[in-house]
Amino acid sequence: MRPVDIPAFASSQLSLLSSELAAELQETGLLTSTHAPSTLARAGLAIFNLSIASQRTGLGGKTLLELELDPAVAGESKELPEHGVRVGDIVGLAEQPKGAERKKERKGMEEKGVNGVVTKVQREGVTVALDKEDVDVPGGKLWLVKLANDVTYKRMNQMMTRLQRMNESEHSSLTRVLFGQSSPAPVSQSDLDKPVNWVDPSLNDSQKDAIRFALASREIALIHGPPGTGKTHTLIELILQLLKQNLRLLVCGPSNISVDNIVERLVPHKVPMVRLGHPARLLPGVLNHSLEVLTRTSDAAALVRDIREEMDAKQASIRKTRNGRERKAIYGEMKELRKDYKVREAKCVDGLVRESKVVLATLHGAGGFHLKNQRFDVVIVDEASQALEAQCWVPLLSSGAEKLVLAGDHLQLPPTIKSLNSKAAKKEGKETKKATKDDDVKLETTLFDRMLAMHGSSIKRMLTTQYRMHEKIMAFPSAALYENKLIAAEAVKERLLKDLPYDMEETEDTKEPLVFWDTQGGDFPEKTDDDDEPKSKAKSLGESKSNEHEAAIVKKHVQDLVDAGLKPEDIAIVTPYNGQLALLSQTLKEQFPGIELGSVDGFQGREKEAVIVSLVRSNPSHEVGFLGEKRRLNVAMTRPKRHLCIIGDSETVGRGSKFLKAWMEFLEENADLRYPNLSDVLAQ
Ligand SMILES: Nc1ncnc2c1ncn2[C@@H]1O[C@H](COP(=O)(O)OP(=O)(O)OP(=O)(O)O)[C@@H](O)[C@H]1O
Repeated sequence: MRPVDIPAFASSQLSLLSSELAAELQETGLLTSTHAPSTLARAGLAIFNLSIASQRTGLGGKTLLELELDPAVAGESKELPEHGVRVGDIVGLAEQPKGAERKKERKGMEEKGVNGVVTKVQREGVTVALDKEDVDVPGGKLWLVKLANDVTYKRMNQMMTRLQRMNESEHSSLTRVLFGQSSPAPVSQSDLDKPVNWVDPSLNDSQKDAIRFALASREIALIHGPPGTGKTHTLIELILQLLKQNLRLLVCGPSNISVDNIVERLVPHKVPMVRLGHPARLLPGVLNHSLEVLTRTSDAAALVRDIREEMDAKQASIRKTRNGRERKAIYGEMKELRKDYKVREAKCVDGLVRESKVVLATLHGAGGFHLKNQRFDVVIVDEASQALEAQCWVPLLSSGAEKLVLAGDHLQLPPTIKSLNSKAAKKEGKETKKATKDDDVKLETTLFDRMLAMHGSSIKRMLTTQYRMHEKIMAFPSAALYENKLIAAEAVKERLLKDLPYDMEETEDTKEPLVFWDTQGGDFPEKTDDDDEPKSKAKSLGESKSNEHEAAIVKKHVQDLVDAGLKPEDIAIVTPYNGQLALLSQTLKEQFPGIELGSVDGFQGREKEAVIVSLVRSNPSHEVGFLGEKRRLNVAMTRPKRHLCIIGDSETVGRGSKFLKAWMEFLEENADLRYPNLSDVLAQ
């Protein structure tokens, strides 16, 4: 074990984070400053024709604007056009450019616009929490544009700078273990054998082992959860057992949904817990535990409530006032109220957090002011292989915890790295090999990966029974990636589409868990999106691969499944290429409402009864690009429960890597093989 120099590690992280931020700024910054507003809207990065539906005060005294389509343009459907604005995005909001202006480069957003964070996205509206207090909210018809987000970077930078500047004497024993300056304390057999009074006795043996191990470890434990093996299920029991030992826990995940998933499952156990984070980003089922909701509803919150109401009333009056002097006066009063509000709110919040034995937040959210001066015994991170290491240091440094449990699967996709992908886009897949050649500090190396490489598998326990896939679907990933250790639970191992609890016909598809449409022979060539068009600005937004003939097979297969009785909402189509996704969405969404289409990356963590994977690549030079990443294919092939249909060219794909060759061979031997006839497919 080679100890890591902590300040050097932190400085490498800082410089990697700054190039990552630069890549992100280049991507989004380039889009927003050089593209015309109408181009941005077409790319889903801007929304036009909005107006303010309501305005109120949120946590921290922030102004929340609810935006909807302006009634003058909304027509019957009040739905917003398709867009890519998501909760957590940083956006600018300004008065809309008129007619021809929209086709020119954008102006006005910098001078007159206000910035904020999206806190809610619905079909008919978007809510934005404004960054600055007392800003003049723009009036009339508005447009909103997505801006580069540097908030999470700022927090990661803060943490890495703290780590860089710490004296050795300030390093906790956990920190020393995490940098290989000491070894984790060995876990004794007697500790592992200690009797545990299980809250859920139906846990399987590998789950119980993992919990025993995590309870017995002094500094660090990794819980490796391959797809569908009940990783979160296991964490819930672990949390309940740690609480029995009277320990205080900070539980985090990289995304809001990963955290909410845990809160929802803890609710029935009546755990004294609080969930940090803006309620608009939380699932409805966890709202009763949201810190903000509690600051509104608990007894201690009455004082805060009064003042919030007063502020909301003032805010409403600002919107009605056209007179500049009057507005100024109201802003003055608001400022005073806000000061008072913040003091009362901080007191209330501090009390609520202090009473909680379990605090839950996103990794980033664990760095907020609410946790200042709060101490925890254990940090638990779910979906840890989806998080940057610097993100994991946010709860580690803000909690003072001496023990860390990471749950994840390093064989599924790691967090997206833009500074890597921008090169990758050009080099189509060779990036991964290149990036892992030497063992310097890298952004894509997660804390989970690094711990495994540093301390070996003795700090890890793997969950082995999976509750999702038919055993034939599970067989290849188990053999190729999980040392053949996966076992399909009795309830799922032979489940087929024809056994679904609704009216299903038995057909060659519904009684078959694994289908492979092999398009070899060159009749199903891929296409680069701008192959036959000059490169325009708009095109460069989404350059990607597609395969029209493969899309036709997807359509045929979906039609056959639906004809057999399968509901479109039980079908998902995944593909690694955005170009293919766009092509498929056009054709399929209208014809099969409810069907889900997504990129492989966007589908991680999800499951469906039937999944169709379109591999796209088919070319004489056998280039496989993105498919060279086996973690991406692992995610694609482990989403289905009862039926997996792969569509691809075995000749091209099979030459891409050892893993791909083995997969194609496996499919040829084990799947229901089909060779499409081009004229039949096109006649569809
Ligand atoms: N011991 C068990 N007995 C029966 N069912 C179980 C058991 N453990 C987990 N499951 C079921 O397996 C499914 C997957 O569990 P869970 O959502 O916890 O998995 P996960 O590993 O977090 O998911 P992912 O694969 O997305 O990471 C759930 O439906 C859960 O109820």
